[in-house]
Amino acid sequence: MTGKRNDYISWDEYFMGIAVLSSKRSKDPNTQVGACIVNDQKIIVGVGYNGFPIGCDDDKLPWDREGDWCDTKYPYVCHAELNAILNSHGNLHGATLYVALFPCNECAKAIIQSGIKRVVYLSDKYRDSDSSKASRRMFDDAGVRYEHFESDKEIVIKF
Ligand SMILES: Nc1ccn([C@H]2C[C@H](O)[C@@H](COP(=O)(O)O)O2)c(=O)n1
Ligand SMILES: [Zn+2]
Repeated sequence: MTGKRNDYISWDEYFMGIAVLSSKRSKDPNTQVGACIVNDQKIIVGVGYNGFPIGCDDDKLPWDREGDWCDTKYPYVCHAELNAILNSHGNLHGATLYVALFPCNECAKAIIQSGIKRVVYLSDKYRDSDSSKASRRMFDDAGVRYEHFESDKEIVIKF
């Protein structure tokens, strides 16, 4: 056989694959989200997943979705996108964010302010929420492109 193989994964599949792999670190029992930021040189400059802040014991804080707000996970959890931005190094201007779930309005603000210009997302399961509507509105105003990830590939990792 001569020549290079041609069933290699695309850049988008590669970086979304890393976002999905990162989500496997999440301890959230309901929704696991991973994110991967890539600069214009196709270099990964930040990764993250949703979880509680450093030093906050994830066996002690609640993982509930309902009940008194302070007894749910929502006030405590750091979203994958925010963690990827906070973990990043170097300039994010013009960067692309790959994320397993469309960003909420709070992360949308951080994405815009950090200079990220393109968002590629896998799931949009909260598409009709006010938060998603606000994110789209801000992305449109700020000139951040967002696109649904499309692929027919299946990537299996077995250790
Ligand atoms: N774009 C997003 C949206 C949500 N998250 C995190 C926040 C929670 O840990 C979880 C959502 O929980 P659910 O309401 O679906 O039980 O996902 C994120 O990291 N990025
Ligand atoms: Zn968020």
